[in-house]
Amino acid sequence: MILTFVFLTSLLSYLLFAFENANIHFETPKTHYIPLSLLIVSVLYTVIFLAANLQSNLTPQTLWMFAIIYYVVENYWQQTTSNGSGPDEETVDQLNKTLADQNFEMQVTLRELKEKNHELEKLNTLDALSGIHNRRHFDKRILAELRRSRREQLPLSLVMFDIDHFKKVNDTYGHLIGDEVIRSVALTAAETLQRSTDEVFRYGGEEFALILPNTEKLGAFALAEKIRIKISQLAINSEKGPVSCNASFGVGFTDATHSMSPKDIIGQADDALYQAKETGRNRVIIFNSEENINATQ
Ligand SMILES: Nc1nc2c(ncn2[C@@H]2O[C@H](COP(=O)(O)OP(=O)(O)OP(=O)(O)O)[C@@H](O)[C@H]2O)c(=O)[nH]1
Repeated sequence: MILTFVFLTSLLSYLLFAFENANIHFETPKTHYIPLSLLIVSVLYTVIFLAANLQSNLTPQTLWMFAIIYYVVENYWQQTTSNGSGPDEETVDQLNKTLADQNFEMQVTLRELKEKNHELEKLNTLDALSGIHNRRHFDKRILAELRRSRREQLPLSLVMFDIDHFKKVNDTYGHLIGDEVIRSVALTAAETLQRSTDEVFRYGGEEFALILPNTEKLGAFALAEKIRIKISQLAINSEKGPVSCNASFGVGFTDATHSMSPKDIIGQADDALYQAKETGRNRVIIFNSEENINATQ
């Protein structure tokens, strides 16, 4: 009879654990499955014992005495192993799940934040009107390219160019057409660049810059000349008829034999641009060089 009792209790506990593993959850925590089974079987046994007037060594009194002893020992054991204060297995499982969920949500938010940050950084480098890179980005790139030129002993050219008599365009056709001219000039320059390493920037107002890594001054001159001709062929639509424009260019450069700062090379290109304006506009001038080739109008 005792063996039958132990067998039934074990069977019931096993079934409760099996349900749990099959993902059928009960309100009762897992640690209470064995005591619960013991209680159920004990009650059933007592009812059957009394109802059927069974003759057995295992009387309900003995059974309940063992059950109480079991509860006391079990309780003591639980308290000792969990140090009397820690959360039970069920609570730990729940906490782990909540933590994993929150961690996942945090990862998603972090990824979205990174993407937004990347977009913002990209927007920060662009000029809102023309869509090409802005002055802030130019300042970073010229410094980086000068350092690279020196490190790798490669030439570097910087071209500064400025739309001629732009004030007159604004005054004659209005600022909206002026803006359109700036956009068209920027697009023309961007489309004419040949190497992926070449970059065009809006330096400010109606002034632009080209950074041309690994490019000798004559190469820079040839590219500037191409852009100059294309700009002079533009015809921007306006209510008062097509608007044409010209631009003047100055080329600064370094052959990397000695160190040059952004201020030095910008100064060179600016000087050459000033010469281009002074000597009639719509032309390309190389800084302080014997080969100053003046493009004619
Ligand atoms: N529409 C428009 N005009 C601008 C913008 N930025 C600067 N300008 C104008 O560009 C004009 C530049 O005039 P100036 O510096 O005298 O130069 P310029 O008339 O081109 O004369 P040169 O450079 O000597 O040939 C000014 O009238 C500015 O207001 C812009 O984003 N949009």
